[in-house]
Amino acid sequence: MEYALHYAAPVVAVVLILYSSLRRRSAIQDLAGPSSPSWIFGHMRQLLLSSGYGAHEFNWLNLYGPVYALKGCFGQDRLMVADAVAIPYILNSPNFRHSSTEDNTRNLVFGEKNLLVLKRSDHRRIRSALNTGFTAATVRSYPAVFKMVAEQICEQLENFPSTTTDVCSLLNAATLEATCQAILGHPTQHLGQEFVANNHDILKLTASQSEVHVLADAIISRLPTWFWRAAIHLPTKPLIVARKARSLSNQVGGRIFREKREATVQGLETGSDLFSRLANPNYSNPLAEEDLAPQMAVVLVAGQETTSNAISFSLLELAKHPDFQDRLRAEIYSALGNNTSLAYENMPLLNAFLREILRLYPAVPLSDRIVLEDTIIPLGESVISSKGERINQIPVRKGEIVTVAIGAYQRHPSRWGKDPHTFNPSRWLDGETYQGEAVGPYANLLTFFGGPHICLGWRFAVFEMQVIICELVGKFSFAMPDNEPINMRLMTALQPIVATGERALPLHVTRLV
Ligand code: HEM
Repeated sequence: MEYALHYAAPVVAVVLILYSSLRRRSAIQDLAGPSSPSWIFGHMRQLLLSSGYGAHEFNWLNLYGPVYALKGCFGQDRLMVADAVAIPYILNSPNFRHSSTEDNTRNLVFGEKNLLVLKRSDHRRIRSALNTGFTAATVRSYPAVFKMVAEQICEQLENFPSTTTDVCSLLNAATLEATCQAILGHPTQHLGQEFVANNHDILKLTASQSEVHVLADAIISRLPTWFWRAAIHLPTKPLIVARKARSLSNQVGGRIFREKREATVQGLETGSDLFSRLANPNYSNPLAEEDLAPQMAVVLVAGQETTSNAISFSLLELAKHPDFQDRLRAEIYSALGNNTSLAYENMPLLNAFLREILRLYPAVPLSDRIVLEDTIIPLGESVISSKGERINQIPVRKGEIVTVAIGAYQRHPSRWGKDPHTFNPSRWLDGETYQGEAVGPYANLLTFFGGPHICLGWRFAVFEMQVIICELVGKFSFAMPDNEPINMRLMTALQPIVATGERALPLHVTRLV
């Protein structure tokens, strides 16, 4: 045995040395970036777990520019990209896809036919059918729904006069209600108590982040898909909730589909909501039950927390800036005049405000992509490598991880002026923002991403925010609570948190008229 080892050890050593010298060095290693504080966590604790989101990341952006190298867990090389040319390239190129953890989680919760994970022609077919509920013309028909939901929020706020109210939970329920009414043509109640309770459980699960989660993600991302298929059967709390979500999504989506189809077959009035249209076999672009049912939960979940957090951050900034709140209220009253409805597109302050909120608080400020084929990422802005060379493009290798840093892109001084971290809606009115080639579907922002999976509901979200904010600000004033610092933290989405780390936004709310 000793004799064999004596000869084998040098052979193994030579093989390893040859392997590492023949293996091409990753171009990511040539980029500048902060030194890694830990082999186990790399920079992931600073990136994902700092008490205020961006505490380290926005500093790295200033130090290294919009493209730099980070370490992930267990020494993994990661490329951080906040460059305005590189991000759209990555989001649109078939050489990148969502990280396997993201796709696998979405499969677990929504099933394998959900829009978020479908690819190419399957994705295009379902997306183009669903899109009929989200065109500019269709979305313009939703104000009655949004107004009704806003009035429900107002009624609830009336019950908490001048006390400190957590607006997050009210808004979460409201945005779910808006999507249910507009897209399914039913109130949330119609989905059944079990679905609503499971929706709460999913929100609770996604409202936590810890070192254990970060490590678990790093390990799980290296596991094969067959492991995920087997994992769904494990009896742990998160998997039980995911399993239930998946089966409820199909059950409830399927039930609603069949109710609507049955009603059409019997010649009954079904309404003009998206599900009624797509379940109608005589419609120009109908979908079968197995295609439409899994999309119900995707659309509901995609539109719920994203929009409710954006409205929460809106109220937070209004509470922090009472002068701006007064000016916005004056614009609402003046636009309202003797009318009963508002022409939202003609309200400059309101729209500058929404843009500023969606710039500072993108729901998904970081999104990992895995490189499918060796490719070269073009840069809009050159960066200096660790060897002092100027670089205009970065070659990346199959299997490497690229993080699309939307939050940092939206705070990069070259696009947003000298005060990119400051809440300053006037930048949208003074022409201080970048006026060149458009990036993203709305206001040169990437909050709604880009590429084939660009947010389907962005017009819906913007209109919903316009209606709800005008209703709330017209009737109530919002002020900061005493001694309750509010921060933002990245859980699954960017959320407002209180000192205990819990998702909440306690505000003083006072009825005005
Ligand atoms: C401020 C509010 C919103 C934000 C910031 C937002 C953001 C996003 C982002 C970043 C994605 C891409 C996800 C990815 O590729 O990983 C996405 C996709 C999606 N969003 Fe939104 N969203 C918002 C509101 C809505 C609303 C109100 C709806 C529907 C009622 C909706 C429906 C969808 C759907 C269905 C997708 C999947 C599209 C696809 O995979 O083709 N979103 N959204």
